[in-house]
Amino acid sequence: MSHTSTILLLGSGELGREFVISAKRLGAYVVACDSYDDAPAMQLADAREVFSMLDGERLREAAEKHRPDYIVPEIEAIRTSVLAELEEEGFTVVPSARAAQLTMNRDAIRDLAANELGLVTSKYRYAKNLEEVKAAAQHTGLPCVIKPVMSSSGKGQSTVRSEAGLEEAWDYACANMRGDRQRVIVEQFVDFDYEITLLTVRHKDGVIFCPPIGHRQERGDYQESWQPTPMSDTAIDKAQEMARKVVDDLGGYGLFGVEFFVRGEEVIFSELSPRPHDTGMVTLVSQNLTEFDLHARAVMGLPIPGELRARPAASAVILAERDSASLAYEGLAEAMADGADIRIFAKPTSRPYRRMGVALATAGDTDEARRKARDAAHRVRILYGD
Ligand SMILES: Nc1ncnc2c1ncn2[C@@H]1O[C@H](COP(=O)(O)OP(=O)(O)OP(=O)(O)O)[C@@H](O)[C@H]1O
Ligand SMILES: NCC(=O)N[C@@H]1O[C@H](COP(=O)([O-])[O-])[C@@H](O)[C@H]1O
Ligand SMILES: [Mg+2]
Repeated sequence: MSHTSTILLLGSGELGREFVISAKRLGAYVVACDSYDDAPAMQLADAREVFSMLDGERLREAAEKHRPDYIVPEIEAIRTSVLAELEEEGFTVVPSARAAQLTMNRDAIRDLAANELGLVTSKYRYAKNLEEVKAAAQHTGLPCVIKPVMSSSGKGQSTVRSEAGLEEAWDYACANMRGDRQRVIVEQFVDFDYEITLLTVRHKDGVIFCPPIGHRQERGDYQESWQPTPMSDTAIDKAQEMARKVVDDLGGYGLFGVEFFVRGEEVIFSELSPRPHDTGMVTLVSQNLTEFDLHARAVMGLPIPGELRARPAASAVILAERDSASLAYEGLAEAMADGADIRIFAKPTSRPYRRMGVALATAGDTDEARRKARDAAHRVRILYGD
């Protein structure tokens, strides 16, 4: 069989699943990897490899076996030192091994953004034991947000409002951290007016931005997102300038999800993903080229349009309530009755709050789209067979 390129996808969740669709439309052969079998992206890919992305030996083996044109990380927790070696040896890591390395841990990207690039961030300090957590909270003031340096989707994250809560937050972070470093970031709590994801595409001819995406989070995890979200010219200019600085520094080609908090005209950099972003799933209905299409094009060196537009649209997540390894779904027809669309990720197991699907809707304005997407998400029922 002949393909346009071979892609080794590291992480095979819902974002990878949509990326596989976009890449395969452009003729790619995709090998999907994750730590468990039948992960969402594997179900659609040409081949699969099941191993922990933190297992450097297995990672190298997979690269040597498939000889991919592009190694595309889909999660943070990857043995990135091996990505750096592979890049040295001539493999292409997306967007770059340096980007994967610096964003895997919150401390590396925060230090780069705040210290080297001079971006505005919340006050922060790192800690590796309870004593240091207490000292860090003195520095940031209360409330503060405590997160493991290696985690995503809010895992191990909590907001602490009084000194008495610090110990519990430290224990919670330790119990939920990934990787091998017992280290947290303690951040000043930002009382923002709203927060955005600025999807930023770095491609062979330059850098371009999607209209900003607004989102709402609970427990550090996204619940709904909408696009476009209104921003003053001053605020959008500041966000774009900061996003450009950071993606140019990280280098390589691909789409980045750059997260900001906005308070008045003040724009505060939070973090970024050097790959499609969960809140960007709204682009599945809002943009002609979705964030996954844009990532695939940028990676493969294909043209990106000079302007990216979005029609008013929203996404709302469908979350599981409990653990199960036997799942079924009901209510899709009702959910789609008012024009919304549903994506089911077909994850083989559930756990409390695990994201199992997403509802998508367009409308005359984003408020109406949010209502439609939320209603649709509520109509999908997950059935637990065990
Ligand atoms: N310093 C802060 N002040 C106020 N809210 C915060 C702060 N840090 C995080 N949050 C809230 O928690 C959410 C998740 O935080 P963050 O993006 O750092 O975590 P994450 O685990 O990397 O999430 P994801 O992987 O989904 O992007 C933010 O979008 C925001 O709503
Ligand atoms: N905020 C990052 C994010 O949304 N990542 C997405 O979630 C998957 C893991 O889901 P799981 O924890 O249900 O396996 C990842 O593989 C990626 O698609
Ligand atoms: Mg985030």
